Amino acid sequence: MISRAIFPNIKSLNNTYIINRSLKCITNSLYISKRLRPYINYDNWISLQKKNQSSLSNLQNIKNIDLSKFPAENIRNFSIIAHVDHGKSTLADRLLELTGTISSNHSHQQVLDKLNVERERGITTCSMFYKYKDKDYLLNLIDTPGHVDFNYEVSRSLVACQGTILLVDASQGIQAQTVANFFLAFNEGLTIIPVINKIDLPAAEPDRVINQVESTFELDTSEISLISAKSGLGVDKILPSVIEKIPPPSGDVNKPLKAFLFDSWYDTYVGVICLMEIVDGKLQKGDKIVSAYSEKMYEVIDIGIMHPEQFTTGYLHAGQVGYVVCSMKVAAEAHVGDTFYHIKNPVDPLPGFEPAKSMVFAGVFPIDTNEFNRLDESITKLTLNDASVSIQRETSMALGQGWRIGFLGTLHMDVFKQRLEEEHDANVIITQPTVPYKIVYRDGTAKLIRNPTEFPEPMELQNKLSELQEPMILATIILPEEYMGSIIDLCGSRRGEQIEYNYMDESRVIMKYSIPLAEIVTDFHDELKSRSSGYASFDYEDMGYQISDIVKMNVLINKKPVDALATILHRSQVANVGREWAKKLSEVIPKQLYEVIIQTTIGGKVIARETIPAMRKNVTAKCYGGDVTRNIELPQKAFYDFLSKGSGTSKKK
Ligand SMILES: Nc1nc2c(ncn2[C@@H]2O[C@H](COP(=O)(O)OP(=O)(O)OP(=O)(O)O)[C@@H](O)[C@H]2O)c(=O)[nH]1
Repeated sequence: MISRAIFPNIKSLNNTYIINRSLKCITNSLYISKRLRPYINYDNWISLQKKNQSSLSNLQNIKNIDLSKFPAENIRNFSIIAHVDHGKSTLADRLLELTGTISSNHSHQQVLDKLNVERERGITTCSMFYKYKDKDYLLNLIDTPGHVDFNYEVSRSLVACQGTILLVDASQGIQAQTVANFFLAFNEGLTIIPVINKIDLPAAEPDRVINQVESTFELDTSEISLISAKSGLGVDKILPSVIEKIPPPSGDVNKPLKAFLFDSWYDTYVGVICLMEIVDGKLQKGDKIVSAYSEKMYEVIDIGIMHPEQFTTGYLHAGQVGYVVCSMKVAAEAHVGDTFYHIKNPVDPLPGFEPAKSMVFAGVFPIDTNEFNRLDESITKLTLNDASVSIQRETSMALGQGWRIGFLGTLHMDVFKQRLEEEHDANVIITQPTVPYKIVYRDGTAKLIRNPTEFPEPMELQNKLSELQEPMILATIILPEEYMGSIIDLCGSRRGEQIEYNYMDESRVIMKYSIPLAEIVTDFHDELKSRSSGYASFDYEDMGYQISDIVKMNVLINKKPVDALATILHRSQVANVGREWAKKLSEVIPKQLYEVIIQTTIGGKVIARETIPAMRKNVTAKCYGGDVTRNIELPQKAFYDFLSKGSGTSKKK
């Protein structure tokens, strides 16, 4: 699949850096799934392409292409949605090859595949030219990120399409992300074309999967395509069905400009590059446009299509999708879902826009405090293009200077950590992830708590508190029936409430649970996989806030609270977690010359206590006068051991 770098920009807002939305690809170059090439039966595939030669407008011809020859009725904007690994990238490659947009010869194998994890979530658009029944078509394939953390981005890129290919693996059948993506597309009113992939696999059960598609989505499967994206089998049927089934965009070129931004990235040479769908009107080089969200004005410097890289056309008109380089200096100003209009012709923005929302927060601290400045530079660079990360400086008594970073979800956080370590050679401590809790006061005001240290002690809330709330998610879990018991136990232990369950076929079950977000940000996914031998799939969507009996637990070492270890828990978890943490800390803190007392407390009430006896009984202890309140230097290593191995699994009841 093609992929592209997004190097974020930073906007300083008081002391907070809000980094613009959209963690996507890291490479700024063409990526073609090299891992697939050796398996393709090239003879068949190339002969299939040759058959299509007459219908191709290949790269050489693009110089003669005049976009004005593509009115809306000759345009189709579509995407491919699928569960992870069901073959989305492979199919996209085949379609690009089939239309001559990329060549299928082996020279494309040398690919800049710098960072796998990053590549996975690129939103990439590519325009293809295709002749069908003697008519030339402009087909815009809009790729979507493949992970639950990026649901908002997926939904916005779907808005730029009129239809989508719902790709399902013939051996695995419908999985949780298939369901989540289906509903995102369904809610946007898109035409959905189901396609069954991997029919070459010995374990393929296309009939069974067709039944699942019918019963789960009530889609018409009478003309369903059965394909092998790997060998190319059946792929030539896809584009004709895209043209016949998906409606053309309905925009009007004579109306005032309405341009919809669904992706952006930062290019060191030209600045911010936006991907936009021109919903109505026409946009051309030199035009002055305004963001409906920020009301900032920009001048269009370059405009064109992605084919697969930027190809300047000088304009785009209603229904077309392409890139726009304007005088936008920082990617933080490119808000996914924003609408742009001509400066003299304001229009109503398209609905559904939401500013970036971090849902998982963690403290990041250098292990070696001398590394702070270097790490600060690395974090700034890394987040330059990531609008969905929020950063705030944080000072911890225990861990020194660091940052409080907000992510879209845990995968997003893992990617960030991995990049920091791999690309910037950083050694960091990342504190236990936490979610934003809400305090609603009696006077009607509300405060979001993103860091447990900000959570008021019970005394401070007296006579002021109306209610405490925590963020909830609606989880979709699909699994073979035999694992149901174990997964129901798991969801129960994470304060989950079953909303419904249904059989998708005689042996597979789809369950819906409402679960507090805090319960899935640590090890829920790993636990789900291990309890179901890898067969359960999981996806979730935001369910807003719900009243909850949450409390802040402090950890005291020799009576002094350790700020970096404060955590917010549901009251039902306090006894267990309190005991567990005290015990684990007593295992990772080395013996001192004096006694070390570890306590976990809630509002001054001790939940658990552990004592690490002094190293040896000698006069030294006496010299210190047995002062248990003395401040011990908790070694960084102890923190590291505790935070990286210790606290993650501890929220289980
Ligand atoms: N046998 C077989 N394997 C396939 C087929 N299509 C894709 N694959 C394999 O399935 C794996 C995943 O394919 P991708 O195209 O990367 O899937 P994806 O949906 O883009 O995955 P993500 O990018 O991780 O979301 C790769 O190992 C492919 O070689 C197919 O038709 N038959």
